Amino acid sequence: MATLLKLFPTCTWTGRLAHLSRKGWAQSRSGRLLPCFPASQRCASTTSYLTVEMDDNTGVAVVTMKSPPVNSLSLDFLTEFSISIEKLEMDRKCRGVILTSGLPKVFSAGLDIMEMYGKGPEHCAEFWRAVQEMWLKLYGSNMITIAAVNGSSPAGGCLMAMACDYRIMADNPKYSIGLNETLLGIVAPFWFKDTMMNTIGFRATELALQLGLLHNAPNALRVGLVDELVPEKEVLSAASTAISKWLAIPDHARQITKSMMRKPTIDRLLSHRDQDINNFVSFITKDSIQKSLQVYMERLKQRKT
Ligand SMILES: CCCCCCCC/C=C\C/C=C/C(=O)SCCNC(=O)CCNC(=O)[C@H](O)C(C)(C)COP(=O)(O)OP(=O)(O)OC[C@H]1O[C@@H](n2cnc3c(N)ncnc32)[C@H](O)[C@@H]1OP(=O)(O)O
Repeated sequence: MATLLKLFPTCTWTGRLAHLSRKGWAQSRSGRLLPCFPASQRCASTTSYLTVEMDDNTGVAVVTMKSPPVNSLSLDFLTEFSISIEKLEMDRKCRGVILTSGLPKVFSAGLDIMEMYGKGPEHCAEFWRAVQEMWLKLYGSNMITIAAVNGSSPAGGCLMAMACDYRIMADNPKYSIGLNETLLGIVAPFWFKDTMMNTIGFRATELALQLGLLHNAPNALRVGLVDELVPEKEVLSAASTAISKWLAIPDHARQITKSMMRKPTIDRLLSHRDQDINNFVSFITKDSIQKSLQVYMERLKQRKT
């Protein structure tokens, strides 16, 4: 077992690991002893904010976000998230990802407002590059990506869900999803807008963005922001059922089709990436915008009292 932990320091093997005996080892061609797992092994790795559970049998990884209290997307969270998606992308066994939240009531509260409030230009630039990277990794992924939206998902949380191929939301009218940036006195960047337009069309996006609409679950389904509503307890199992349909499609055909649909939107950001960072930094560091963020945060905290 000690050797196993040395070989896979970041990996916790579940399933029948406890029963691994000497008989569970095989010798590689170079003579190294390697663990020999039964076909249905699951491997779970946990970072500070995420748990990634890979099922070698299905080729599906469940990525669970767990950054209390609300899975806000901080610089550290985004960095970890992009690294995890990159690792799965490079894992030939991984064909699909289900993205979900391990916290009650919230999928993700969107960008961490404290990363944009009272911070200098250098920090803001680094943060924005990490936001771009998260979206580029997810929207441009070759894997099948399913968002199991088991709670509210405003702004950056909605972007994350929209970047996936398919969205299943908990049928709870208390949960909402949408790009509500204007309510904070800020503006959804062009690639947030493009992602939404690609999902629900021009007119619905125009209304949603200007009004900062947060759709409750039934409205989100009606407008096409999510693809299915299911009872809250069934979100993850519905995501597994949905992904099995996608897995039945040959990867190369699905991937080329996905790229054909998404590449122009991705290329638009890639060719304006630095300019987008500069725009963000000069916008977010304006006194008037900082004041809007401060007022919004105060209101958020006052809701409790
Ligand atoms: C000319 C063009 C230039 C272009 C420039 C582009 C600029 C674009 C800039 C940015 C784009 C921004 C994208 C974003 O994602 S901004 C974030 C928007 N998010 C929200 O509005 C969500 C706010 N949160 C909520 O609505 C709720 O918290 C909730 C529904 C998610 C959960 O509700 P509940 O369970 O009741 O929890 P609380 O409200 O009590 O929150 C707990 C705790 O967490 C704090 N918090 C909540 N959300 C955030 C957040 N996004 N960032 C940081 N902190 C957050 C909240 O304040 C509470 O804190 P506490 O009082 O200290 O406990």
